[in-house]
Amino acid sequence: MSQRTFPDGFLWGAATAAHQIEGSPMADGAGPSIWTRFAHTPGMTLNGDTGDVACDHYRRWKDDVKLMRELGLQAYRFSVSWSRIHPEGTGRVNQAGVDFYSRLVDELLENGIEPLLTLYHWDLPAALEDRGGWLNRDSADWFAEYGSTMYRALDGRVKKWVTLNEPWVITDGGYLHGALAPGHRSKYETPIASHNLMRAHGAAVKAYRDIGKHEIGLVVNIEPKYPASDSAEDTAATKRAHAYMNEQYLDPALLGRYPPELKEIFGDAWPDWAAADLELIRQQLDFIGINYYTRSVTQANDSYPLKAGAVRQPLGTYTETGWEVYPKGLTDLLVWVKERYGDIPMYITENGAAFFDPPVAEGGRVRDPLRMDYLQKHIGAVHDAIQAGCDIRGYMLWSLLDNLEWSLGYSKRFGMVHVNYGTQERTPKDSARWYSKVIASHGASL
Ligand SMILES: OC[C@@H]1[C@@H](O)[C@H](O)[C@@H](O)c2[nH]c(CCc3ccccc3)c[n+]21
Repeated sequence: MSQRTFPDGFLWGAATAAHQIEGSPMADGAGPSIWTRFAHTPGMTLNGDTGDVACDHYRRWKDDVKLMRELGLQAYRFSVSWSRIHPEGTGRVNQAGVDFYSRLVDELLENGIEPLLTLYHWDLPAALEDRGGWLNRDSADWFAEYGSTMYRALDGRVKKWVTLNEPWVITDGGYLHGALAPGHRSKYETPIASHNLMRAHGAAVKAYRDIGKHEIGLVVNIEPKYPASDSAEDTAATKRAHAYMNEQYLDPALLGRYPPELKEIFGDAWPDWAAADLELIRQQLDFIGINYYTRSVTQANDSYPLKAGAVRQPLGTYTETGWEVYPKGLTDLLVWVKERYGDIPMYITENGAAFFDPPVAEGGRVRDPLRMDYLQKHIGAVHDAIQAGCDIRGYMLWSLLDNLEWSLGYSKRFGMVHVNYGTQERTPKDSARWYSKVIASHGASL
């Protein structure tokens, strides 16, 4: 591969999320989240795995920052657990919770690592779920209040904020198919939760403009949808799938409208939303975060309610989570974002893969060539998008550590650093050593 040069200031980092790495979910006055509740509900997660310990990051945070520095990370994307800050979701502030993240941010800055803070990465306070959660229109105010608490505490030191991580997964997983907390299965609830999540995003951005002085954005998981054939059915199915995942959140956030296909998909379950709601949702953003993992070759089927689904590619390479390795999809997707929404700055806020990693060998090596290959090709795809004119400001590898993969428990390892969950020992994999060189050469060694 010819030498690739990335823009000056391009930020190289890694990403995690609170519930997946911290453990100690109820420590120091924190309240339970819907994931504490969900994981402790029999049958909801593989092997009954919970976030009670995870990577014990709540206690090992200082050593983990030291590890990030040793790897040469320039940035670290993490999320704040809302119920550590507001144990009941609103009102009373648990200062010990704020202090944990304040100390983490100070340690990152002292080690020359820029924090990117995600306010919501799926762990709603259980107390708010008991008040209707994202089905309650008051959730926009709850979220703006929580965001304001964090802006006041950290905005001088945190300069890149994210409101929501992946509203599509929160609703498709948590309200339509029930695989994720809060485990609902309702075509009627799904659009309401989606809409309130986006109202909450808008309210939190509005609150930031009154308090914060830096940058705030939204993180979405999007994937390019390619028709399995040129039949009318597959073409229409691909259009539906594209609208449902890729346009459903970026269109209201950036264009102030929903794609028309959503009415077709949800039918009588799609409300006529008030114009004032769309005005709240559409707030000026400083960047968009893109979480990319795979593409979808899409065909018409009888799935509910989308009537579209992915077709496995016979010659494709697949990860442990069943996702096709398709780097060109990332380039295509970034160019699509630029063409549809204009020159908004973008970060790759997640990209990575779970492969079956061997155990830690003698001398502390973990050989993960498939992950290195995946990362090299996808970082190359980012560069191709930059060459095509996309304003991409950084790349956050998912993930720093092996961690709790939600309902799949600890069965999938996405980390560039291996975690022995019995001893909590961290061991950088070959991919971490490789990534360190990519960062040190600013991409030239790719
Ligand atoms: O699955 C790997 C990671 C999760 O560990 C992150 O918490 C989450 O932000 C995230 N999003 C995606 C892509 C969307 C997706 C998530 C879960 C299941 C299927 C697709 C992959 N990942």
